[in-house]
Amino acid sequence: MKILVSDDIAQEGIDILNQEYQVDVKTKLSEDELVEIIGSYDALVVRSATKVTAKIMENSNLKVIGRAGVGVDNIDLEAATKKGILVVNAPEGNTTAASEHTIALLMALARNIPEAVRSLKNKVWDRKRFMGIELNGKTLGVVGLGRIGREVAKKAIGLGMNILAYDPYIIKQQVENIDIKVVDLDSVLKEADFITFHVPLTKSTYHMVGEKEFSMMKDGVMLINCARGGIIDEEALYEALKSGKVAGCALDVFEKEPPLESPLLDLPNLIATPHLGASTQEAQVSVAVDVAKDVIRALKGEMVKNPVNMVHIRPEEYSEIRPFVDLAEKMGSFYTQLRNGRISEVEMIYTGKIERMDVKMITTAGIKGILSNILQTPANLVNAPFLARERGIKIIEKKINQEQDAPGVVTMKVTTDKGVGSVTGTVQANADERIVAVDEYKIDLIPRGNILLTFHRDRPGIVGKVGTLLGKNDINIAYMQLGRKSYRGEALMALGVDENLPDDILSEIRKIDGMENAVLIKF
Ligand SMILES: NC(=O)c1ccc[n+]([C@@H]2O[C@H](COP(=O)([O-])OP(=O)(O)OC[C@H]3O[C@@H](n4cnc5c(N)ncnc54)[C@H](O)[C@@H]3O)[C@@H](O)[C@H]2O)c1
Ligand SMILES: O=C(O)CC[C@@H](O)C(=O)O
Repeated sequence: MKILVSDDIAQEGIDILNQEYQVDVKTKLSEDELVEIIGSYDALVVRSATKVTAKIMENSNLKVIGRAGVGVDNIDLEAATKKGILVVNAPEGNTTAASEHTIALLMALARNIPEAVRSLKNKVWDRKRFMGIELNGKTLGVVGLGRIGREVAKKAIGLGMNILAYDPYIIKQQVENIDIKVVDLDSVLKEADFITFHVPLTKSTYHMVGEKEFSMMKDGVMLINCARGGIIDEEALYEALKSGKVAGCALDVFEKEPPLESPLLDLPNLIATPHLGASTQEAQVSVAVDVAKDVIRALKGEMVKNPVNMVHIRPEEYSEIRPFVDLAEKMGSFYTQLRNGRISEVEMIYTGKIERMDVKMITTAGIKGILSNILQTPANLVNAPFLARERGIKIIEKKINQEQDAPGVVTMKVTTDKGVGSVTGTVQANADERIVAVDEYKIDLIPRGNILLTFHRDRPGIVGKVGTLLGKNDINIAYMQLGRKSYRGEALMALGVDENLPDDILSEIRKIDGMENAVLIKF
């Protein structure tokens, strides 16, 4: 396995990667240069400088892209997901650094520090021009109450500020121990003396502050954006700073980085740093180490800690869920080897102890199993929901409440243009996977090796004829299971066979009188 590191990350992260795999560090590559070399790598590790485009991913064999930091707006997530490339990030390591930088910018704004420094270095002793304002008692608007927003709020409370915050997605418990008032965006805009932004750049946050929002703000408001360029409309900001409506603004991030052509840089009431929010030694070591560990986990097929485009399971739950993930994938594969038809819906029904867990990954594994037999594109836990959606397959998850310790049972009900069928499985002690029903037939199959399934009429002689045919062709039967709907009615037989079953023998089995269908399932 080979890993390409295409931005500067801390050596501590590279050392971790190097202990397991070959690592090449090649920075400042153009898109075309990356396209040219990416084919020989299994993993790519970036910070924010490398733009990981669909073109770069298109002909790559990448299994994972690691982002040493929080924001993944430099990675085309849709293209990665479509291609089944797992994206992981390191969201925790730079929270302190970014929140401290925000507070530094807040103070620099309030006390005119950059301009005062510049003036004195130009040998001018001007104390009148740089009269500041105090933070104590002022209102800070915090837009986005995630990791960094909350940390900024706590630090600002320590400075005696009152906090008004806006985050429509916040969970109450996350902020109940912080002395802040959560309000709507308009209230933040109208009432705050300072406003700081800590949201990701998304369709809903792009230009969330423009001409209209500036007009709602207090005269002389001060703004800080240490999150992402594009959240504040830079043209409107230029006008608001020029007119004095906004007395001062501190930007660490810009719509286009580096912003060397931006007229904003010429304004004296604009403070700017070159995307330094995460640039502390501590944060850089932390994010590089975190992302390196996750990239290795991904390459080894282990559960990662910080997936961006795949469902996340807490490590404590993963060991319990894992056997069901494997089982569901086999059930999906079992189903599409057994039946065909245009699938319109897959319903995953959970009962017993599994019902109390986060089953999203099990559902995704079931879909992966289903798609693995019908699509050219290899399905995995990253792209399976996307591929299913693309094919118009509706996925339903249902949990049925049962007594506390009933064994976990998963039923996969598949609707196609040819009807509805199902397969049911469970996991016994020691992670022993079993398929326990196909449609209404109760069976007990270990999903392993080759299994011959026959659908036939329950009548004397059929089982013997199949056995004789297999014996004549030197095919050993490992075990046999029988199920029937009624006496002499429709029946199912499952035979575990030790050898492969050639197509001509399968055709002969299908010709046996009373036989409706015979299918070889391979695991
Ligand atoms: N300047 C830097 O170097 C630097 C360093 C680290 C992080 N960042 C950036 O800081 C931002 C915050 O990072 P984080 O780690 O706190 O992320 P986070 O995911 O923990 O928090 C983001 C918060 O924004 C909220 N949010 C999303 N859409 C919103 C909307 N439309 N309106 C209001 N709130 C909304 C979410 O509910 C969430 O609580 C990100 O943009 C990240 O890329 C910048
Ligand atoms: O890599 C950096 O220095 C910036 C990282 C920061 O913007 C982030 O989103 O984590």
